Order: sequence, then C-alpha cells, then structure tokens
Amino acid sequence: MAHIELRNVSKSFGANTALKGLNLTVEDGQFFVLLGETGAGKTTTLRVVAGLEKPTEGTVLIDGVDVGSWGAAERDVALVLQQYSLYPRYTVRENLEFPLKSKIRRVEPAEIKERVDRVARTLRIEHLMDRKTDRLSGGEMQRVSIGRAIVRKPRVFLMDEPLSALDAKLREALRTELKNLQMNLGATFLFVTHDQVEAMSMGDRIGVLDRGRLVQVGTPSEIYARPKNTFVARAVGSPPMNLIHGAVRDGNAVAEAGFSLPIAAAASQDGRAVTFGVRPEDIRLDAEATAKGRVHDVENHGVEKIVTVAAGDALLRLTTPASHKLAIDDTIAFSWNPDKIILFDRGSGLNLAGA
Ligand SMILES: Nc1ncnc2c1ncn2[C@@H]1O[C@H](COP(=O)(O)OP(=O)(O)OP(=O)(O)O)[C@@H](O)[C@H]1O
Repeated sequence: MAHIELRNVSKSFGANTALKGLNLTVEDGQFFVLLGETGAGKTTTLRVVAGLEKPTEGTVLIDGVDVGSWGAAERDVALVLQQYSLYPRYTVRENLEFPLKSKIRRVEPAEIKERVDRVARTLRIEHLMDRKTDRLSGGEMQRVSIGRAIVRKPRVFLMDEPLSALDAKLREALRTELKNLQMNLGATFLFVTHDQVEAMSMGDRIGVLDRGRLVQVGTPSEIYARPKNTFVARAVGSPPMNLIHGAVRDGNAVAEAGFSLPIAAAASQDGRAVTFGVRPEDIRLDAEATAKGRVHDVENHGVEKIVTVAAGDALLRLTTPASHKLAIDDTIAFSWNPDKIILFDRGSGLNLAGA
C-alpha cells in the first residue's frame, strides 16, 4: 500500500483552470474523500494521480517518490469509475482474471484462481462467477468492477464516484461494504464524490474542493463542527447548516429577519456584521422563547421531523421528534444552543473562530 502526496498541483486545459495549487496528503491505509460539486476538479485530481493527466505545475509523489515521469501502468494504481468498465461478453470470472493474465504480470494459473476466488468471496459474488457481465444488476456490476481493481493488489485505489449510478438502497449497502473492504485490506483509498453523506460516512478524512481549490481538510467531525467558511458549512450536513445574516449586540445575535437570541463568547465581535451558522439539531421549539416564527413546511423522516420555520424573511430548518404535532402555518417559538452558534465574517464568509 502507499502514501500519496500532491504538492502545489495545478492543471489547466487551455484557458480553463481545473486545479489551483492543490496540496494534499493521503496517508498509507487512509480512506480519503475529496468532496466537491460538479466541475470542482475531482476527476482531474484522480487522473493526475493515476498518470492519465500531466499537471501544468506541481509534483505528485507516491511513497515519497516523484512519479512525474512515470506512466499510468508504472504507478500501479487502480481506478474505479462510475461507469462499469467490464467486458460484457465475458463471464464474471473472466473479467476478474483479466488483469492478472497480462504478459507483464506473469501470474501462475494456480495463483490466479486463488486470488480471483478470494476476491469473489470478499465481495460475495461467488454465485455469479459463470454469468456474463451484461446479465448482472448495477450493484453486481459495480462489485465486479471493484473486484477487478482489488485482484491486482494495486498500491492505491482511486475511486471516481463508484456508487453514484446505483439506487439509494444499494448505494447505502455498498457504502458500508466498501468501507469494510478498505479497512480489511488496509488499503489507501482516494475516493471522490459530490455526495456529502458518502463523504461523511466513509471518509477518515475529507477534503472539500471548491472550483479547483482545496478549502478545508479534516475529519468528518471537524468539518461538520468547525467549517472553515460558509461554503464548507453548506457542503456538509443534511439538512444543511442554517446561515442567518445579522449582527452581534451585547452578546446577542440580532438577526435581520427580526429575532434576537443569545450567543456565547461573542463579546469581541460586538457590533460586527456577521452570518450566524447554526445546525438544525441545535435549534429547538421552545414555548418560552422570544423568537417567533411560522411553520412553513414539515418533512417526516421516521424518528424525527424536519421543520422549516419562516421567521421574518428567513427560512430556518430545525429537527424535532416525530411525535411533535405541527401543522403548516402554526405559530411557534424557538430557541437555540448558544454554545453552538458559529460566527462567519459577512463579507468573506470565513469562520471568525479561525477553524
Ligand atoms: N479534457 C478536458 N478539457 C478541457 N476541460 C476539461 C477537461 N477535463 C476537465 N475539464 C474542466 O476542468 C474542470 C474540472 O473538471 P473535473 O472533471 O475534474 O470536475 P469534477 O469535479 O470531476 O466534476 P463532475 O462531478 O461533474 O465529474 C471543469 O471545468 C471541466 O470542464
């Protein structure tokens, strides 16, 4: 397995800059998730590491060695894509054997069989081995694609949204499987996705990419609790963090939307125009509270409800137990946990606590 490092990597396609000064380290055995919207530069990053794209600037190191002059095959990385790249007229077994049968690798037939059987057991596709791959479901095909990557024992796994073509239920199941697999193999994964749930649930570390720049790198809980700016605050959490414009006055958050609630440790920001960030789970319905609103929308999610409250011209999301009876247009009062309020600079969007 291997350690990956990108040092000041930039990549331009003509006038279009896909990556800007990317510095990124993936430790040996780590599951690193690069999270970004469409066009953020996720695929380009993987292609640069794989050796399919040459950076315009900067260095890629694998295990401390500059691999700039190495071709894709020499780098010994496996790329798993969203679209399954299987041979449709061949069986699952033949697809799994294929990477080991190349003349360069010279793997003995007995070892090929053993490795393919082991991978089939790990991915629970033993019963599919003699089936042609065009007769498989999407989830089965993606398992075989992952199997094809594993069987080679590459130094690094690069995964480009491998689960995004699957339906929600299967995606959830494969998420857990892939994470378990990575831990069991002790493999180094660089996994890219636009799905924050995937990032939060699988990543040891997450890097948030915004238009070719890495905005923040941290553990899922660091990114969730201390987003560096409003972009990251919006990028993780479902429903997302509430962002409310206002100002700090005498230790209170005075929202432009017309309510005022206390906040902790804000004295030095007094009078400053800020954006308050508060997670839905840190706001609660509280009959005693002075902040008032109207129920705009209620979504039932089984154990809890997500309630959208209209307070002045702001819409706030909060969560409440499903047993709580609420109807659209009910007038409610709400309070929040003063210790959980994040202050962002109004202009730059930066977290004023300097996360
Ligand atoms: N071969 C290319 N030629 C020109 N522009 C390119 C090329 N490849 C990527 N780009 C541009 O670089 C930027 C980053 O693209 P990239 O595919 O890395 O984004 P992404 O985050 O993977 O997006 P998606 O989630 O849509 O796959 C985009 O603006 C894209 O149009």
